[in-house]
Order: sequence, then structure tokens, then C-alpha cells
Amino acid sequence: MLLALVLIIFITYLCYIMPAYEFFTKLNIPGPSPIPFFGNLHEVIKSRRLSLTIKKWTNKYGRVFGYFQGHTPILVISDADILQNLFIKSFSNFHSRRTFPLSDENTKRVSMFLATGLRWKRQRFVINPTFSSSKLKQMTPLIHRTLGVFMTKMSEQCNKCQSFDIYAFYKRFTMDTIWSCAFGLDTDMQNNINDPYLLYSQQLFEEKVNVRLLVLLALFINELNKLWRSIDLLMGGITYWCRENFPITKRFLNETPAIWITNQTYKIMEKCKNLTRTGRTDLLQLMLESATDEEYIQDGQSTDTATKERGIEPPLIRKLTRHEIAANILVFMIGGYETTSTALSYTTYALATHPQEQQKLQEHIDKHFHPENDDEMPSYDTIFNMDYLDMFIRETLRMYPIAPVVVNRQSTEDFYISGIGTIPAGTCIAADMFTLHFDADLWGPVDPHIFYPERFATKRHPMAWIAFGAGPRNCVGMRFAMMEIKILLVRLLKTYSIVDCGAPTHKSFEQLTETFVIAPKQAIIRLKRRDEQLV
Ligand code: HEM
Repeated sequence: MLLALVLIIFITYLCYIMPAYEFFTKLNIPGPSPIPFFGNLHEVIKSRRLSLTIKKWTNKYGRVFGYFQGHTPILVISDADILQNLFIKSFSNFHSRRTFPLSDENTKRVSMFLATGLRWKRQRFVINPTFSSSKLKQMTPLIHRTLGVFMTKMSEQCNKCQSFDIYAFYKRFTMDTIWSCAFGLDTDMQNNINDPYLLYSQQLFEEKVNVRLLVLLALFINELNKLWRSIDLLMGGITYWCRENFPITKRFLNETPAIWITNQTYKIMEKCKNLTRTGRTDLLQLMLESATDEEYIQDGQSTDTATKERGIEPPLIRKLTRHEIAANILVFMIGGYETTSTALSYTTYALATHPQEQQKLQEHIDKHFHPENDDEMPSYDTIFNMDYLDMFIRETLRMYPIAPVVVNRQSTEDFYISGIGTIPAGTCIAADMFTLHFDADLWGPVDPHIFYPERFATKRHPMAWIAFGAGPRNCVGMRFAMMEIKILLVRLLKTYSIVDCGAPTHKSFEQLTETFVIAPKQAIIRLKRRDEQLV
């Protein structure tokens, strides 16, 4: 009886969503044929690589095509001019990113990553200056402190004369660095791998990528998003209540890592409020300078009647609520940990497998520093004037993009694409990063499949390289990430060479896993001191 009822509901639902699959046919846009309910996700599940499946579809259907996630249409574009128009020139209509399943951009605890419209604009307006050159300059001593620990670890590994997984060390280094630079908290995860901050942060990432039943329901039956979200919140609330009131339940009911970290954020914010200014520059301190006690900011509400009458958008206010600060700190942590450590492991792989380029980079570093002086700390200005270092990292991220799936936009108005037609408001547009990054017309004359950092010496199309996204909504942490990667590489390569260990080095990079981030399992290499004779 129950089964029959479920079946009837399911069939009724299928009939309800079937017209959605005509979206691209009506617009005359090609694409793979969807199957009811799944859309085209079955092909992605089979290949386990969304970005490569998209690239394969681009090869088959062209630079503008459509596919379905469940019954949600996604328009994929790899034409650099069209993308430039949408991401940069027409940004006022394309300021939103597709909302994640179970997320709600209207709650009071919304981060910049998920916020839309004026809420996003205000947050970005406040947060952009916290990543300015002068602020980053003030953060370099914090990075050097965590890097000092990392270098000691590298010395120990080098003395063992064995291959090892440097990715694990990068993860702890980036975690220590982001906690220090974002929270102003001097953690020591590189020495204490049982540090609760490290454990919860790692769990958070694992939890984020775990495909939970509720996430799947929200993805496939998005009409009931509010219901799935309420169930999710209710479950979180019940778990929290049980743990607080019946300590015995702590044994089998795990605290959600996001809730644990957010709670820490509130505690740290409270502590900061009671302290006199420490003079320390971390992202939390900088955001607290704009903190307000309001629970919720009603964006776009002008008190000035003249402005209201003329329909002018009121000026942005430089304010963040405590909930927004907590949400952003969490996003910085997620953004700053996995992405940067993964970028470092790809750079390491590129160095190990391209010894000539590694030597060129070391000579470039030697020109700026004295290799015999280990303690010399590269300054922010010196680092940012090192052009080959910059090109080396950009080339690595061109060939090994880390987070292609997040580079998407949702339109607020209907929009016209020349040669294609009018696309309805609300359509999700995804940029095909792999096709752009390997496009011979955008990257020639040297074959884009060859690792060749010097190709960045030539000015390219603004949408040719989108490793950090594009336009006003690109990655806010890009300069911070580049600074961290550059400082680490300079200090590492001043002393060591990275050695390819053959099959163990190559294997991990041939089998990448793709979730929110595309990452290898490990990065196995060996270190050799440069002042030793190479054998
Ligand atoms: C190598 C390291 C990193 C890579 C490859 C990366 C990549 C990206 C990409 C592709 C986007 C989407 C941009 C778009 O839609 O146009 C993004 C957004 C974002 N990233 Fe990063 N990221 C990195 C490091 C960081 C760091 C270190 C932080 C913070 C400390 C950070 C914070 C953010 C935030 C907050 C957004 C959302 C910006 C907005 O919506 O306005 N990222 N990142």
C-alpha cells in the first residue's frame, strides 16, 4: 500500500518535471539527452569527473551547450568572448552564483560565497580591503612563523633520505596559516596532528564532500528545498540539544564540525571584543572593525526619501553583522585550506616532473636571494616582483585547475547571446574551465598540453585563465593564496630540490578525485639539499 503510494507520488512528480527537459530543445541549444529525474548526472557519476565530462560534451556539442543536473538546466559556455560579456561586462545581471543544495542566501548567517544581490555587494565591499596589498604585507610575518615550522619538518624529512607525502604537510601548514591569518589564533597543527582545530577542520571538509541523502534530495527535488533545509536544521538542533543536556550522547552523536567551528568563532569574537587592540592584522580583526550589533541588515533600504523617490540604489554601508563575520571566517577556512594546499601539491608535481623548469625557477630565486642564507625572509615586495615565479604558478593552475565547478553565475534578467538567442532569467551558466585552459587559439603557439610558464609573458584573453574565477565576483582570497604559495616556494627551493620518485610520484596525479576541489590523494616526492651533489 505504502509502496503504491510512493510510486504514485513519484510518477506524478515525474509528469510535473518532464516539461523542464524541453528547456534547451525549445532554445535550439544542443546537448546530451537527459533521462527523467537524473538529467545527465548518471554520466557524471559514471566518469566521477564532472569537469572532464563537461569538456567531453563541449568537444561533441560545441562552445555553447546545455545539460541537466536532475531537472535543472545548466548552460555551459567555453566561448571566451561570450563569457567575458556575461562575467565582466554585464556583471550587474550576473552577480549571483548558483545556490548550493540546502543553503539559504536569506538567513542571517550567510557568507559572501553564498550571498546574492546587495547582501553580497555589501559584504564584498567590506571584505575586499582586508585583502589589500598593505594588509597582506602586514600578514607576511604570520605566514613566516608557520612556514618556519614547515621548514623544520622538511629538514627532518630530507634527513631521512626517503620519499614522503608532502601534501599532508602542506595541509597542516595551510591550516595553521589560515587559522593564524583569519582568526589571529596561533595554532600548532604541524606539530600536533591531534589538535581539535585540525581534526574538526578536516572533518568539515570531509563532511562537505560527503554526498548526504538530504543533499541529493535537495539536488533532485529542489522544489522542496525549504523542507530539506528545515529537516537538516532540525537534525542539527536535536543533536546539539542532546549533547548539551545528556552528555552520554556525546559518545555516539558527533558534533557537526561546522557548528563546532562556528561556535569557536563566536567565542573568539567575544574575546576580541574584550581585548584592547593588539595591533595584529588578521582577517577577523579587520572584519570586526566593521562589526555591528544588529542581528540582520536590511540591504537596499534607504532612509533618504529623495533617494527612494528617484529609485537610486542607496550607497553601501560598511557593516557586517556578527553572524556574517562568523559565516565568512568559516568560508575563509574552507577556501584557504584545501585549495591552497592542493595548489602547492600540483606545483610540487610540476617541479618534480620538469627538472629544467625547476632549475630555471631556482636560478630566478637565487637572483633575488642568497641561497646560502636560509634565514633570509622574502619580503612581500620582492616576492611580487618575481615574474617567473608568478608565471610558474599560473601555468600550474592552468594545467591543473582546482575548483572549476564553482565558476558559475545565475542571471537576474533575460539575456541575449548573439547567434544563440534569448536565455531566460535565472538560468545557471557554467564556464568550462578545462576547455578554456587548453584552448590552442587562446594559448598558442606552444601546445597548451606542454608545461611552458613563459606563455604567460604574452597578454592573453581576460577569460583564458580563470583558475580563480573572473570579474568582480572572482576569488577574494586570490592574492592571499598567491602570496602564501610564493613565499613557501621561495623558502623551499632556496634550500631544496624536489626529486621525482617515478611511479609513486606519478600515480597519485594520474588518478585525481573531483568533488568541490580536484585533488590528488598524495604528493609523493623526495627532497634533496641543493648544496649536496645530485646523485
Ligand atoms: C589556490 C587557491 C585558491 C583557488 C584556486 C580558489 C579558487 C576560487 C574560485 C574558482 C572561486 C570562484 C570565483 C568565481 O566564481 O568567479 C573562488 C571564490 C572564493 N574564494 Fe577562493 N580560491 C583559492 C583560495 C582562497 C583563499 C585563500 C580564500 C580565503 C582566505 C578564498 C576565499 C574565497 C571566497 C570567499 C570566494 C567567494 C567570493 C565571492 O563570492 O565574492 N579562496 N575561489
